[in-house]
Amino acid sequence: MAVTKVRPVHEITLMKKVIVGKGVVKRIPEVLNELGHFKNITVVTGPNVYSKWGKELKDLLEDKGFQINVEIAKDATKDVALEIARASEEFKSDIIIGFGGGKAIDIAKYAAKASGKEVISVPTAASHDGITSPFSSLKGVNGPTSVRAVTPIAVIADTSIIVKAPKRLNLAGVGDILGKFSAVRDWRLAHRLKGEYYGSYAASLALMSAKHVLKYVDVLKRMNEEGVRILVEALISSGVAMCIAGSSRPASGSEHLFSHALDIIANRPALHGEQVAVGSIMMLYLHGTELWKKVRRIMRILGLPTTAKELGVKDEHIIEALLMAHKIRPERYTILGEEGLTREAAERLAKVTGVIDDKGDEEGD
Ligand SMILES: NC(=O)C1=CN([C@@H]2O[C@H](COP(=O)(O)OP(=O)(O)OC[C@H]3O[C@@H](n4cnc5c(N)ncnc54)[C@H](OP(=O)(O)O)[C@@H]3O)[C@@H](O)[C@H]2O)C=CC1
Ligand SMILES: O=C(CO)COP(=O)(O)O
Ligand SMILES: [Zn+2]
Repeated sequence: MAVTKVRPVHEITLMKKVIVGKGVVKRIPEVLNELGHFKNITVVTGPNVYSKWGKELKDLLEDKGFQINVEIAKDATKDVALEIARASEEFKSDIIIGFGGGKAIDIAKYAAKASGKEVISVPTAASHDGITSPFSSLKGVNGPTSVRAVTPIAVIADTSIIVKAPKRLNLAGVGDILGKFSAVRDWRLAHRLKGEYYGSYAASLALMSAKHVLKYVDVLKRMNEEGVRILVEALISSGVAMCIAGSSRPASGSEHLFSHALDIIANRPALHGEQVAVGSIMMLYLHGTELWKKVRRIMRILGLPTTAKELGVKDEHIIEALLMAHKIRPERYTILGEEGLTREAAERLAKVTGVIDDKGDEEGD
């Protein structure tokens, strides 16, 4: 019988401050002054976000006497993050702010780690749970690797900015959260079969965020301020689960491996959270729970894609991604096993769950 691995040292770093609400971006100067002596600030953002909100943030900070260096990152790679870390050191930055979607925040967190600085997370969309996690998903040759970065010292989620983000982006955040149903099952399986360390508190916390969004489908469908607030809280809580677990295990299992594989295979992949949720439908089916039907039904109600066509990818890309998924992070044992699926099994899985053209809807609800 496998011996369960324990974590010899259990070091958990959490945020010092979380502010969620309307117009709270205006409180960044106050938070900066409260948490340290920060004068020079590097803001890491993306091109779209910068054109929409960048000037406003820059003006706000400069008006309060901060020196601002803006770095616009287009790609979430280690090289880009290290380049930004260097630019931030040249600017003599005291702190980094990640302002944007998941990629900008991931780069900011890794650049902060590389330059030995703190980071503040200011999400402009509720599209991912990297808002609070201490990890960055950075692209490598075999898909993204989850690398340890730093836990943001503060999270400032301005719901009046997030509510104006494209609805599709915020719905993708619900998709990322739905992925926890399969991620936690994978983690438990790895514990049982491989003796991998399993943190039941972190697992429960991640699961709770997923159950929470199921309770609020109506308000999430509208994705108004209230919906955004509920979603942001669930994302924060799932990020905290990663802080407690010391890895992205509670938040990322076979459904994420499928999504990472699809990012490599599809010419124009869909959003992270959309792909994760479609992956979760299929992985929950493999786990042998009827929950896959409920997750799919909720996704349809919300307007999340549930098929290859709706994701905008080819049926064949889904099959290829299912075949590649187990190779993305071989050390992370999941329901896909060490050998992965056969082509026949992958086709059957995608058809039965209705992800590709199917007769499989017979099994659905
Ligand atoms: N580290 C972790 O623990 C986690 C990391 N992730 C990672 O996060 C990424 C997914 O995040 P996601 O946000 O979906 O992807 P992106 O960061 O790529 O953002 C998607 C698009 O939305 C745009 N955008 C963001 N906010 C707004 C806004 N308010 N209005 C208009 N457009 C906006 C971005 O603009 P722009 O071009 O300006 O950036 C970008 O074009 C993946 O790389 C994933 O691996 C996901 C979960 C957890
Ligand atoms: O996306 C994530 C959690 O939602 C992070 O997962 P990865 O560890 O797969 O990059
Ligand atoms: Zn994710």
